[in-house]
Amino acid sequence: MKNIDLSFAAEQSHYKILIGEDLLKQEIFTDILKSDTVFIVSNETVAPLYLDTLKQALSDYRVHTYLLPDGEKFKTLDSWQLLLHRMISVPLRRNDTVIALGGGVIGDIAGFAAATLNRGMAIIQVPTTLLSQVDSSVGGKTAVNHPLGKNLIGAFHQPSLVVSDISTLSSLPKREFLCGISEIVKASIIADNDFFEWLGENSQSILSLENNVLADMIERACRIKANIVAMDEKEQGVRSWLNLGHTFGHAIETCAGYGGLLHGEAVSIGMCLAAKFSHEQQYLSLSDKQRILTLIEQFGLSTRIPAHLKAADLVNAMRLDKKNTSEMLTLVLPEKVGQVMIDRAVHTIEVEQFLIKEMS
Ligand SMILES: NC(=O)c1ccc[n+]([C@@H]2O[C@H](COP(=O)([O-])OP(=O)(O)OC[C@H]3O[C@@H](n4cnc5c(N)ncnc54)[C@H](O)[C@@H]3O)[C@@H](O)[C@H]2O)c1
Ligand SMILES: O=C(O)C(=O)C[C@@H](O)[C@H](O)[C@H](O)COP(=O)(O)O
Ligand SMILES: [Zn+2]
Repeated sequence: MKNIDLSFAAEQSHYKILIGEDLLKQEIFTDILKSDTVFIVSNETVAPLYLDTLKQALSDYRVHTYLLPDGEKFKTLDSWQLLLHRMISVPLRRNDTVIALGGGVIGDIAGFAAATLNRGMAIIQVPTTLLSQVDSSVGGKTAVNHPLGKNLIGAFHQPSLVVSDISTLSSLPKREFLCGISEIVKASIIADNDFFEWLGENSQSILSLENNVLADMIERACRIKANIVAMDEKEQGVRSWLNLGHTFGHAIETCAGYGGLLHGEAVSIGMCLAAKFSHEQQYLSLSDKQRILTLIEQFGLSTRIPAHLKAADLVNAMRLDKKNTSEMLTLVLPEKVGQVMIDRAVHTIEVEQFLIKEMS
């Protein structure tokens, strides 16, 4: 299989996204490191699987490591602070490099630590989940959660390199793999009707982890994300498209308790809700609403809001969403497969009534 060498290029940042098999075994880091010291952040699940391989590729460097406990519930300010203490005690200097080895949780916390220590240090993202390979490792959003809202505390901090070794996906549980599919379906709905069709046609090969198909899929999703972020790195406009399904989804994650539902699961439920709401507002045709719901079901992704959640609580969580620019809610809504719009004037009461109906 060929290795894919994609570039992210925006006004202020520029980096490679390498996608391929057994990349962790190769010496691909040396050109990018600016000192003899690296600091690897990982977790207790991923480290036993891949840390030694990564360390071997860095055998000419001083390697420090810090392992976080596993899970979304540890994506907190406390974890960030403990991580910073460890980095300072090394001590890490500004020209040293942080490496995030793991899924989106590790990438987001390590990224936020790299953004803040010494007012900014280089970070290399080495994503090991499908979700992090197609979404969180690219684009520079870093954050931790607050009890009242997802990713409320964070910074934009682009990586200097992304290394997506698709061999790591062989150890990923199916439930986590499907979370990645959720963000991939999202990318196709936002920007690429042909890719959406391709996903439907190739679902069997994708679910049976055929490496060539996976590599093509990861590349296409990364290109969509990289193109959108390059137009609007700090989310002043079109980058919000990438939040399709997330206004509902983040509220579901917050109300369910972080980790009660996985991010990708909340996003697929959120996309179903966005499609249905958009159809009710007459932005989306019945047939495209149906196509979206059918692809989500075809992959066996989550579609229903957990029954114990309350519409009023979800709307309260949505009020804190970072996209809002007034008392009204901002929603990203599909207009057709391959195109979304941003509605900045959605009444909370309308959303609450919609959710009550959906949950009855
Ligand atoms: N920064 C962004 O742009 C962005 C984009 C999307 C999602 N996110 C964030 O990413 C997080 C979700 O990321 P995620 O889905 O990767 O979850 P995750 O980081 O929690 O990883 C999922 C699980 O898989 C395990 N794991 C990781 N790699 C593995 C491997 N190769 N084999 C076996 N197990 C492995 C992890 O330990 C964890 O238990 C959320 O916090 C979400 O908010 C951020
Ligand atoms: O990169 C983006 O922009 C996204 O919105 C990608 C999302 O999949 C991701 O979950 C992101 O972390 C959400 O950002 P937030 O600003 O809503 O916290
Ligand atoms: Zn997401």
